[in-house]
Amino acid sequence: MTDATKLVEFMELVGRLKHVKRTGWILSKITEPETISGHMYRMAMLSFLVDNKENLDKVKIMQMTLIHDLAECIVGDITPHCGVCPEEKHKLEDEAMQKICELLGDKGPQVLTMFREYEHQQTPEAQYVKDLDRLDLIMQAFEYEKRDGTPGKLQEYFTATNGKINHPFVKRLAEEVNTQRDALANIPCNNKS
Ligand SMILES: Nc1nc2c(ncn2[C@H]2C[C@H](O)[C@@H](COP(=O)(O)O)O2)c(=O)[nH]1
Ligand SMILES: [Mn+2]
Repeated sequence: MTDATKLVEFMELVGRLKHVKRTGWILSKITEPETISGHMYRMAMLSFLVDNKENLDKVKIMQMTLIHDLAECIVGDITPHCGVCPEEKHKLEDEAMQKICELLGDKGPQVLTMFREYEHQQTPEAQYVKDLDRLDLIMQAFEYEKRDGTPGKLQEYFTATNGKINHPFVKRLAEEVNTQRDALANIPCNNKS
C-alpha cells in the first residue's frame, strides 16, 4: 500500500472513535452516551491548564491524552466489568496499537512508544494523563446525573476513582466536582431547578 493509502486507513480507524460510544455508560443504561473521542477531547482540552512552572511536558501530555484510548478503534472500549483481565486488555490494545502505528510510517514508533509509556504509568506525564482520565470519568458521570435528574445513580464511578487522583491540581478539580455533586444531592427535591 502507498503511504497515502495507509494514512487514509489510519484516518478511518481514528474516525471510528468519533462514533463508538463508551461502554461504561452503555452498561449504566445512559441514553445518548459520549463517544471515545469526546472523552479524549475534554482530556486534551484540560492539558492546556498544565502549569507552565511545573516540570511537565505539556505537549506530551496533550498528545498522550489523544492516543491513550486510540487502540479502542480496533479492540473496543473494555470496562473493568467486561470480564477481560488487565493483562489481556493490555495485550489486545498493544497488538492493536502496533497495527495502527504500522500505518504511520516513520511517525509510528513515537506513537507506539508514547502509548506504552502511558500504559506503563512510569512517568509524571503518563500519571497526569491517567489522573485526567479519571477526572473526565467523574465529570461525565456528574453531568449525566444532572442531565437525567438521577443524583447518586453513577456512584460506582466516584467510588472506583476515589483517592486515585494524585496530582494536586487535578485532585482539586475532582474535589470541586464532588463538592458540587454533594451539594446538588442535598437540595430538597422540591427546590431542584
Ligand atoms: N461500569 C464501570 N465502568 C467503568 C469504570 N471505570 C471505567 N469504566 C469504563 C469507562 C470506559 O467505558 C471504560 C474504559 O475507560 P478507559 O478510559 O480506561 O479506556 O471503562 C467503573 O468503575 N465502572
Ligand atoms: Mn480513557
